[in-house]
Amino acid sequence: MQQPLVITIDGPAGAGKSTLGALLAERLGYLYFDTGVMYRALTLVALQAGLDLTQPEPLEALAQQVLIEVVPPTQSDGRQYTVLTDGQDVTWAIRSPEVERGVSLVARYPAVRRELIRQQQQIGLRGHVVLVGRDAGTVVMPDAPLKIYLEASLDERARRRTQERSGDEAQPLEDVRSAIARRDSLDAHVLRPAPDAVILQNDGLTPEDEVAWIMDYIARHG
Ligand SMILES: Nc1ncnc2c1ncn2[C@@H]1O[C@H](COP(=O)(O)OP(=O)(O)OP(=O)(O)O)[C@@H](O)[C@H]1O
Ligand SMILES: Nc1ccn([C@@H]2O[C@H](COP(=O)(O)O)[C@@H](O)[C@H]2O)c(=O)n1
Repeated sequence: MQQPLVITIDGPAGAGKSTLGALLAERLGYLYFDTGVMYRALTLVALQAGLDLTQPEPLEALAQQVLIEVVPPTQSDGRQYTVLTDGQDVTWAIRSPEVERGVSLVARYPAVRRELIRQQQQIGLRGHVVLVGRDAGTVVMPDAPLKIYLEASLDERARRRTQERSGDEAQPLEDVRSAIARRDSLDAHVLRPAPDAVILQNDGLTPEDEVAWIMDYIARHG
């Protein structure tokens, strides 16, 4: 396989998509774009505006109005990128528990998805991009030459997330596990591998193992 111009990485919450996506993009010199950021940013703006997340129409209108930008990091505080909504830095705010609870509800509305997918496709069509999400390979970029579907067991995903969150953010493993399971269930409507996706189960693998595996896959399918 020639170096694919678009690589998609999909899979459930906490499977390691962002970690792998960023590492792979860096290795290839590609743009890394996490589509989940857009759903999170829209959810945050909706919560800030006091919208009821069970009512689709105002959210659909908001999706058309709000300017969501993802730009290279503007601060050295561990961020992979900076996220702006109408010019305001919301990079860390979109990771809050409130957003985490609401985002999968917002992402279920078809008109919201249509608008955000349209914007994601504009980024994907530029090429030289690793696009990460739930439907990047099935809907956003169905013609991508390399599609990866990342899987990890629920226990492993909960363990990783619990390890990641320490100090003020620490949560019991069982709570983290339930929150991930809830998101899996709400996301089930989009969560499936593309028919031509490569399925990578990563329990017991490191992100570096995965990158090596993918680079080898690209070389072997030349
Ligand atoms: N083999 C692995 N591949 C990727 N991530 C791993 C791996 N092993 C451990 N991790 C860790 O798992 C955690 C979750 O990874 P990450 O945030 O990339 O998941 P995600 O799929 O993007 O999640 P979400 O959909 O919730 O944004 C991170 O702390 C990451 O360092
Ligand atoms: N292509 C996508 C990406 C994300 N979502 C929804 O957003 C939530 C947050 O995504 P993260 O990857 O940042 O965890 C996710 O749980 C989905 O509800 C989506 O629908 N499609």
